[in-house]
Amino acid sequence: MDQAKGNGQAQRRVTPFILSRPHLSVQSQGVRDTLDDPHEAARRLREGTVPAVVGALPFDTANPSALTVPVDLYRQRRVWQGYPKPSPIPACTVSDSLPSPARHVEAVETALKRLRAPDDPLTKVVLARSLLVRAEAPILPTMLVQRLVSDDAGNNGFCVDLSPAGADYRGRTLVGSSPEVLVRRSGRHVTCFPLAGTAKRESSVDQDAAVAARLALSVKDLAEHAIVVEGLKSSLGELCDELDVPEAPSLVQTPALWHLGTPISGTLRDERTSALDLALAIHPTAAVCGSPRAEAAKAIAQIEGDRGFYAGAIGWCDGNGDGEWMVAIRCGEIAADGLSVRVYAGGGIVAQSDPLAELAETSAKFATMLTALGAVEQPVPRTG
Ligand SMILES: C=C(O[C@@H]1C=C(C(=O)O)C=C[C@H]1O)C(=O)O
Repeated sequence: MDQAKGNGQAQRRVTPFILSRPHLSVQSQGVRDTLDDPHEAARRLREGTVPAVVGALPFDTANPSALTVPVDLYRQRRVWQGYPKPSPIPACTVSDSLPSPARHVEAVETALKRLRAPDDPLTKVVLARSLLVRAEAPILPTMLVQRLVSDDAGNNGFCVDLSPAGADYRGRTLVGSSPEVLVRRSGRHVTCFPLAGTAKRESSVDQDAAVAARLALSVKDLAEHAIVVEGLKSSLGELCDELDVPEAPSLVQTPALWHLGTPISGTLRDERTSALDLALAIHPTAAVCGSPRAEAAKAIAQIEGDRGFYAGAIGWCDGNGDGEWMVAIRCGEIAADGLSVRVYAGGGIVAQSDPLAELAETSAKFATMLTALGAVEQPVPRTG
C-alpha cells in the first residue's frame, strides 16, 4: 500500500488499484493525481499529459468517476500473485437486504407489466438488489481481493479506491471478481465478452451439465442475450471495422454460475480511440442496464435509485490507449471503516421472465462475494 500524494489525499494510506486477469494483471503504485471526469482523463491520455489512468466509472457516468493517475503501473502477463502472507477475512454476517426479497419480486412484476405492454418500447431492464454484510473487524480490501482471486477458477479479481469520486466516497473501496469484459484494447485489436443469461450451477456433474444444456437452449435467456449483442454491434460498430460476432453464444462458467457469453472482436477504425474512450462509448451495455438504454436507465433510477459504482466499469488505460475495463459486477463496496460491505446482484428482466426465478438468480449471484466473506444470505421466500 502506498502513501497518497494526490488531491486532498495526503497522509492517507491508499489501497492500490488491482486487476487480476488470466492474461494480464495490473497493480498501481502511488497516486500522482486523481480525476472524477472520465472525459478529461481520456483527453489527458490522448494529449500524453498523463501516462496511465486506473479506476472506476459509475453506472451512471453523469456522476463522478473514481480515477487515479498512478505513479507506476505494474503489469504481469499472468494472474495477480497477491501478498505472501494474507491475513484472514474477519467473521462476517448478512445484516440487511435492500430492497427486501419481497420488494425485489414486486419490482420485477412492475417491470414485467411494461415489458409485456405492446406499446411500451422497453424490451429489457436489469434490476438489482443488495445485501449489507457486517464484519467483526475491519476488512482489508487487498485481502478480500486476494481471497476472490484464489476462489475464482479464472483468477479474476479487482479492487479500486473510490475516494477520487468525492467526499461521499472517501475511503470506500469497490472489490469484486467479475467474469465480464466490457472492452479490451491492444493496439487496434478490440475485444468484448458480454454475458447475459444465467443459471445456477449444481454440485452433481450430471445435473450441472443438464442445467448448462437447458441454458444454451432457453428461449428467454437467448432473447436476453441477443439484446446485449445487438446493442454492442451497434455501439462498437461506430468505432470498429471488421466486427466478428459469433452467430450464437457459448456457455461460460464461474464457480457458482453458468452464463451465455459472446466473444466479440474488431479492428479499431481510428487508433486514437483509447480503451477508456471505448468503455465510455459502450457502457452501460444492456447486460447491466437494458434496452433501449435511456428507457432502461430511467426505469432503474426510479426503481433502485443511484447504483453508485455497482454495474459501472473498472479498469485501466495507458498512454498508448491500451487497456481493459471489466463490468463491475459480483462486487461489493467496503465502507470507509472497513466494518461493512454492501454486495450487489442483478439480473436481466425480459417479457418471458419469472419474478421468483429472478429473485433466485440474484441470490445465486451473491455467492461470489458471500463465499469470499464467509457469510450466508437468509433463505429467500418461495413466494412474493
Ligand atoms: C447484473 C449482473 O450480471 C449481469 C446479468 C446477467 C443476466 O441477467 O443473466 C449475466 C451477467 C451479467 O451481465 C450481476 O451479476 O449483478
